[in-house]
Amino acid sequence: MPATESGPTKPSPATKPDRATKPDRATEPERATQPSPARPTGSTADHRRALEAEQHYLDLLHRVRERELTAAEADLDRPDQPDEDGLSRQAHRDAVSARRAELRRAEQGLYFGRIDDAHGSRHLGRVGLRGEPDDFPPGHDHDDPLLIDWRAPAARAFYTATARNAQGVLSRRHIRTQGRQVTGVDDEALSGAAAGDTALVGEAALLRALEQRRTGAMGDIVATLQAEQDAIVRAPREGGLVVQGGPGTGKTAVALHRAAYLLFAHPRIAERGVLIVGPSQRFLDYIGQVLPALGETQVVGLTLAGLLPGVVPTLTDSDAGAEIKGRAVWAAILRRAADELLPAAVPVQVSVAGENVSLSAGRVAQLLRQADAADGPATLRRLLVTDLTRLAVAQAQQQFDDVERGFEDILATVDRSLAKETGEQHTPLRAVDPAEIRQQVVADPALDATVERLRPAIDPRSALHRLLTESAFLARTAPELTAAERTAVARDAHETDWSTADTALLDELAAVLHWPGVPAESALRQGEPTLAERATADRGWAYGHVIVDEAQELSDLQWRAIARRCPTGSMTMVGDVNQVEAPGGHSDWSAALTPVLGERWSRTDLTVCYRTPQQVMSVAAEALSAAGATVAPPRSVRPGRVAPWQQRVPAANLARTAAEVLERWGADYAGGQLAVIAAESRLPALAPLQSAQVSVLTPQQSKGLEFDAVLLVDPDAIADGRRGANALYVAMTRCTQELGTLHVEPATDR
Ligand SMILES: Nc1ncnc2c1ncn2[C@@H]1O[C@H](COP(=O)(O)OP(=O)(O)OP(=O)(O)O)[C@@H](O)[C@H]1O
Repeated sequence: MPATESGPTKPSPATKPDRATKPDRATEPERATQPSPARPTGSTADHRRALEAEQHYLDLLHRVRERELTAAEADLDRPDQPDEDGLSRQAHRDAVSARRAELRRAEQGLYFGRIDDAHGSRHLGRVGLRGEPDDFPPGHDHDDPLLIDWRAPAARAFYTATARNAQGVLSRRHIRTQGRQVTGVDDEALSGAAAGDTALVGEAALLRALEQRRTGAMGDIVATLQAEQDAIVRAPREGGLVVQGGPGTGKTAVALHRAAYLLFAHPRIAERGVLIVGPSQRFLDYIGQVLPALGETQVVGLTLAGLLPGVVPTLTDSDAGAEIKGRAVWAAILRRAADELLPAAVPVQVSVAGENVSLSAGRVAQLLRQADAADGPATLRRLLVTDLTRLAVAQAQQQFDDVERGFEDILATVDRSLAKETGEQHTPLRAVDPAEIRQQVVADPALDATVERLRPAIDPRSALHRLLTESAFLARTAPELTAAERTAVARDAHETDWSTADTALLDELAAVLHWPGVPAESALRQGEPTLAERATADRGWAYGHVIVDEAQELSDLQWRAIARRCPTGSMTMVGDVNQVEAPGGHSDWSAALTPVLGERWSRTDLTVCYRTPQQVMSVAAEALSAAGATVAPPRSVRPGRVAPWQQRVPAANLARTAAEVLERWGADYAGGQLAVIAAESRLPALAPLQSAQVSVLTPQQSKGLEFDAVLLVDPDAIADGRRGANALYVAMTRCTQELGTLHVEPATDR
């Protein structure tokens, strides 16, 4: 059902139920107000009245926002009172200061949506706002929020109601604003409207958003989130959720909004933060503004290359080398290597009250096995303390019993004579005190020295260097690899740098060796570190939730590294098996995830492409099906204005022709973003075309990004590469408006 612009009604600010600013409000009292649905009528006068009404409402919201902001600032400026509890004052200050930041940020795009049902109106925005009694017109319920946070349960119908399933919603309005100015409204009648064949929510607003020029930075989509996307955003946090979706189906956008929702709805996730793993730093920069704009800061963005603090890879592996290094079998290989490098068990002895207490080498070997399976030295220390204390207590008890038995009579005589001399009752010999003995064991310096001797801190970098440079060591520990495979991963003895695939090996080895890690540079900064800084600096940080984008690209070993960062398994993984390119990547979700998550994951699919126009998508889909894709490409929602075009040019003219196309596009897409995508071998000739408006990229580098227009140069060279068809599909689906292709003209014989 197409939406129409405008709407005649006055917004009705009062909303009865408490669908306010927090999730998990189970009850929703009836709203008392009469409905004033935003009916689409289409006349200019109606449109003007609708704009005026929404402007009044926006003005009211800004007044309330500013009042709360002033109050928050006054609260923060207030000096602490002498009788105040310091800790609770600090907690209060933190909460007020977070709310102040949220209110400041909401200056832009404060209010964007409204739904009307039989009870009245609900207004949606980036933050929740409650009013004072004077803010409401007479007769309206003062307990209701003036503005509902988009993440609250009460906001849900805005994203999910359709003509087919109206959920009691009569109409939906999208409100467009610039700063504090309402610039337009898009209305949709849901009740009584014929259910068309589109399942789109707020179609006019959506299409308008999609037509915007690309800025080079991703924006949020809170105003136009679609029903199938909303279901993913609000899905339960438990276990893994893999979202399979073709190019432009909003996987990245949805994953980011899910992070914002989870941080809002689950304080325990917020306490540990959310990790977002993306394919490149450029991609992380591209998405970098979305979550701060949604008010979330407890988020860490990393590439696979940056997962291990202190390691910055600069080397590039051959495809064969990267594929071998990504195999799961390295978990066993590295375990064996660590066993060779770590000291063997020896007897352990400490002294308690002058008495020696010792554990046999066999017993120490058992404790080492337990400790290695847990967290290494810390667990080893705990286990040794428990064992040694138990032994020391038993020994002391034995001695005490012997003494008591042998000297009972003598002691009784001594006690009697002492009591006579001093008039005091003598304290009899004390029984064995296990707590005191434990204290002595814990305090014995020999204990720390023993732990350090048995489990020294071995730097995984030196361990891996040794393994990959000593062929006999590798042959001993890696019988699963052929001689040729071992040669493919061998390393030059003088090499000091690492590759991205090495990072996963180092991370596995760091886990096996329980290496504490090198803090990342950010952690060395002055001042109180933020949650993100603490998490980035700590190799063993357990995140509350992990999001993986372009998840099809991860190797088995990289999945293990990700799973270690999320012991609860609460993860969202978005990707497209049709776009797999990386050596060691997966074209089957089950093969990728079952080894690390077992049965604890489920899959959902996104089926609508919001980025790529229909004409471009059908050309891309043809290329993909020729390559034998396993998953159908998505259906595009936009007709597109320019048919994809192709041109043949001699190889020597490629760069010049590309420059001419870009010059034309510079005018056609003024203020937008353009890309030239070509195989690595073509990049040197095309690199001079790079500018503030033009990116020159390989298909791999273009992953996750989008541009107004894309010029594909020499697609045959892309198709010739490893997983060439997938790379071509990625490249062809990066544009929102136009796709041009320059083929190389075959050389003619003279
Ligand atoms: N509901 C929506 N409202 C407005 N824009 C949307 C919506 N869903 C997706 N988009 C836009 O569509 C474009 C593609 O989204 P996104 O990059 O998240 O897709 P993707 O599935 O991750 O694509 P790819 O697999 O190619 O990386 C983005 O510009 C995004 O903002």
